[in-house]
Amino acid sequence: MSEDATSGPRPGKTYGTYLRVDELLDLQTLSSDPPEHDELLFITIHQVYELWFKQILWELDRAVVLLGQDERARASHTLGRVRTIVKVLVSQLDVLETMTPLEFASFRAHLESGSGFQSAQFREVEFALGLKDPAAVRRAEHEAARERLRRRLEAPSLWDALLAHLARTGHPVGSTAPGDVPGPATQDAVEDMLLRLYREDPGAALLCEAFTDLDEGVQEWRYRHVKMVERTIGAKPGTGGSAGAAYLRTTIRPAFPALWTVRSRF
Ligand code: HEM
Ligand SMILES: N[C@@H](CC(=O)c1ccccc1NC=O)C(=O)O
Repeated sequence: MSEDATSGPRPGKTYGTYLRVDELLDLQTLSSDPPEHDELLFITIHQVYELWFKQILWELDRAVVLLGQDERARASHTLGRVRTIVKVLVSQLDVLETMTPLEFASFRAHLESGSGFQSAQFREVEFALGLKDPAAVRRAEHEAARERLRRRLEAPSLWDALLAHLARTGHPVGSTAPGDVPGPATQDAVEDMLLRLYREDPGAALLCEAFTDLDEGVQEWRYRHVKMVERTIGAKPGTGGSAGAAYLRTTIRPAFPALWTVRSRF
């Protein structure tokens, strides 16, 4: 090395200025005062989640572009990366589960009506996949978030991009009967297309398996979140105004249902 590591700071870009570490470490402000020891873990975990949500949205948008260019292998690769991030998100729950119900109760009141329910980026991820509930736009906490959700409500989802790519590459979704009014593809017609595709086009089938991997990963997260909620607050209602675990159980459903239902027909 030409530079002596002990010669003091060098001008220009450094670890801290490149990654903006000082700003990052300024963002963990506890609501409890005097500070409750366990609140820092709760904030850290959630902030890390939001950073990964940002990365997931970045990658999902890329996957839509790649599918639009019929770059099937690269789209699969990108979805594999998202799937791996989701695995990290699931395993992060282990850290939060080291918090006992009493430790959580020590600062829960400070959360007031705040809830994961209000995570705009989580809803954006759902919209990007194709799980679009227009009511989520109205519920977002501020206008910038509503605007982002409105944009994604109207933009083609990852699922739309898959169907368009498959249609261009020999797998159109046919109408169920002659004279059918054109409209969104019915689940039956999509299943028929997938059934043929899995038998006839192994390359396209692998892409569909990458979609299935991702969908399974998101459902794994939802399931583990429910278990964490049950062990932490039992059957109490949530701070967001829902029934809590009972509500969350109803959200464990696939984003790409046809990829699951078709399996009964092989
Ligand atoms: C001790 C830890 C946690 C508890 C007790 C908890 C509890 C809850 C409850 C009860 C709900 C239902 C909505 C409501 O508040 O009424 C909810 C929703 C939600 N939580 Fe958590 N949560 C915890 C950790 C997390 C973490 C680490 C994340 C990661 C971002 C998260 C993200 C979400 C999301 C996205 C929803 C909305 C789910 C949906 O509507 O499909 N939660 N949580
Ligand atoms: N909904 C949780 C509170 C909670 O977990 C939370 C509160 C504020 C910000 C994020 C949260 N995480 C997930 O819902 C509860 O009812 O205790």
